[in-house]
Amino acid sequence: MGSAPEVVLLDIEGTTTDISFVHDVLFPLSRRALPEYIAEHWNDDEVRDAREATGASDIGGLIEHLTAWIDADRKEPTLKAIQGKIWRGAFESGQVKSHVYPDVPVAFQRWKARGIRIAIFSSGSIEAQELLFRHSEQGDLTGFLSGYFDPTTAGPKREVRAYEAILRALGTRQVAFLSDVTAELDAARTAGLSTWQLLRPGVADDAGSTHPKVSTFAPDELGF
Ligand SMILES: CSCCC(=O)C(=O)COP(=O)(O)O
Ligand SMILES: [Mg+2]
Repeated sequence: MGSAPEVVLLDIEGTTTDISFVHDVLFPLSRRALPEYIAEHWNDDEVRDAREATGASDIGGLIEHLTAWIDADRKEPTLKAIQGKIWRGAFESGQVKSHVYPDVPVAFQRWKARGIRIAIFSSGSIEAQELLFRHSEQGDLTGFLSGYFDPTTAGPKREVRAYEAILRALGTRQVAFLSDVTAELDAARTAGLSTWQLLRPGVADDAGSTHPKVSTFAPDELGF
């Protein structure tokens, strides 16, 4: 049982949302749409940044490079920015609704009622994060969220400096971070955040992790 934090900071994939939704729905969607998107947006900022990051000089080379990154689940900010742009059309047209575990909106209401702020820290771009919570199977959840962070704005999720930057931006040190990934939780704990590790269904327990483990956001597990 933990005491109530001022802010709950949440990872997405494996924490609020089933990993399979990200890997089996969102990633294939971006993989399929990538060639047309790159060809049509060759001179846009996001594609220019990706050209620089990959060193690709032609359309085919860039598509090949970014496709390999998607297949390897590389959390490269330039790829994430392009994926966010691609997913916008799918979410806004109603083609896709995001998966969010049922205990998540229930916890959002409980935390909001207690004055606890809720923020997101994901490798997905801030644009993609906002889309995911606006177009969820459980309705528009963005009204519960007061901050979004990604590696472009904060730093890499496995580095302590990212959590230090987030603490500065939030203006408090009373922050609980919930994630499924031990390396992210280790970095957050070193920065001074309290940590909880999500063990969602079908995910193997990391025996080497020393973070308290929960299977849902229920108050009898988290204590807040
Ligand atoms: C709408 S965010 C899409 C998810 C994504 O692209 C991703 O890489 C998730 O990473 P996380 O840091 O949330 O595990
Ligand atoms: Mg995760």
